[in-house]
Amino acid sequence: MEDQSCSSVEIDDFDSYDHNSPWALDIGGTLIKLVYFSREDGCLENSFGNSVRLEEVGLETSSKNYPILDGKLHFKKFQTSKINECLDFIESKLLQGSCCRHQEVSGKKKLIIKATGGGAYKYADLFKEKFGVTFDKEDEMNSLVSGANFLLKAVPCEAFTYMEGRKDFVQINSSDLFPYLLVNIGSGISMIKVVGDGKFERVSGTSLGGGTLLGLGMLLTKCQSFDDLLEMSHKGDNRNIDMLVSDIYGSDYSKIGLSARTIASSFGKVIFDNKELKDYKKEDIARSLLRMISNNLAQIAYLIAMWHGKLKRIIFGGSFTRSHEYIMETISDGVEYWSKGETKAMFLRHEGFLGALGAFKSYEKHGLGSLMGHHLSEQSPVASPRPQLEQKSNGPLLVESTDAESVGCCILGSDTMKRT
Ligand SMILES: Nc1ncnc2c1ncn2[C@@H]1O[C@H](COP(=O)(O)OP(=O)(O)O)[C@@H](O)[C@H]1O
Ligand SMILES: CC(C)(COP(=O)(O)O)[C@@H](O)C(=O)NCCC(=O)O
Repeated sequence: MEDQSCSSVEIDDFDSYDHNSPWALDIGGTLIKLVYFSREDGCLENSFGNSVRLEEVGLETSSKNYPILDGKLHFKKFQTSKINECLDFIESKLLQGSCCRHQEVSGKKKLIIKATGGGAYKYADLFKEKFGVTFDKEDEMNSLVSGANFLLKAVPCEAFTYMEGRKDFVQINSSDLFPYLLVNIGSGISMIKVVGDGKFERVSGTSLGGGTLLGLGMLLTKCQSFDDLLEMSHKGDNRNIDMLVSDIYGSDYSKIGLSARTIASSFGKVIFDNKELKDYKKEDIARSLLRMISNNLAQIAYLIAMWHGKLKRIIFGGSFTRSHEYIMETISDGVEYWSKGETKAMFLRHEGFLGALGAFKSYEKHGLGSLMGHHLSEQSPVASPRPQLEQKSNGPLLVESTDAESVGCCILGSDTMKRT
């Protein structure tokens, strides 16, 4: 048992903590996702690293006498198996006085972090013992949906399709967003039919998810990490492992719509090879595994979307895709193939942070104010990705599109924060 007493952080002056520095954690089976807000006084950075006054982008520093807290929303990931790295990071921020918010509970000030995912339950005592931090738990499915809805409504250049090596951004009109199927590919996979804000049903799930790819990959290729596995898969050829229709028919089977190149049986070629694991190229195994898991989940997602009211939009979240082109391409091809071109897979730039963002958003319930942001990509002639508008949106665009590690944003104060 780890001795936590020597590394606990002393918090002498709760009032010195900025109660507007909210943090949220999503502690999953494989990864911990952290979203936190840092203030940047009076100005924020646009996509190109220039400082921009809030007034320049049409936002008053004080709107209707409510404060606007401008700054950045940061996104960080840690391995759940290396939770100490996450604890160290939080500790360093606590020491700087820039982590957590305090909340008055029965006359006492408590340090609170919003937390979701299984680890919000499993590790609650660890955080309490180490830092005196209390997890304010948010339901995982609710958080995923809230995070996805927020990104889809507020962040331009967030959703995109990926086909034939082309990424096309899609700006979905808020009034035309629902219903959609959210497929969260984490360690396992949850499929959620979303019909409105806070209105959803987890309609299905499968244990053949990201954890399966990584677990099998580690066993079969001895890769050390997910990145290793992806790297290997780039160089591999699954046809050395998978049995194709042409391997069985000698040609295509066009009568039932199967091309010669279609995988008839994942890993099926191995049966006749009479080889040992070491005789296969690990790159080929990685490629074959990646196709197997991605094809399978694309097919299940499509069937579930059809089963639950012919949902036209299937949006894939979770850290699995990691904007990895081959994964997205395979999922897109799967959805295209099974839907006979009627449905397109959609992906999100902040795909892994839906749960953490949703938990973060839930601070709004406690009067923190609304998370907003600024769309600053118009500021430079250097084009940031332009959304392919399904329908032009009229309202203010809310969140700056930048890299995936941080986005400029602001928190628009609520009644409880009203200036006098
Ligand atoms: N750096 C990484 N380390 C481990 N797995 C990763 C990494 N990046 C992406 N993945 C993939 O994403 C999955 C975890 O996705 P995530 O949405 O974070 O799920 P969870 O909430 O269960 O941790 C892993 O199982 C793996 O397939
Ligand atoms: C249990 C979970 C919700 C946990 O979420 P995760 O940490 O995998 O993101 C998820 O792994 C899941 O939905 N698994 C599939 C279980 C099933 O429906 O068979």
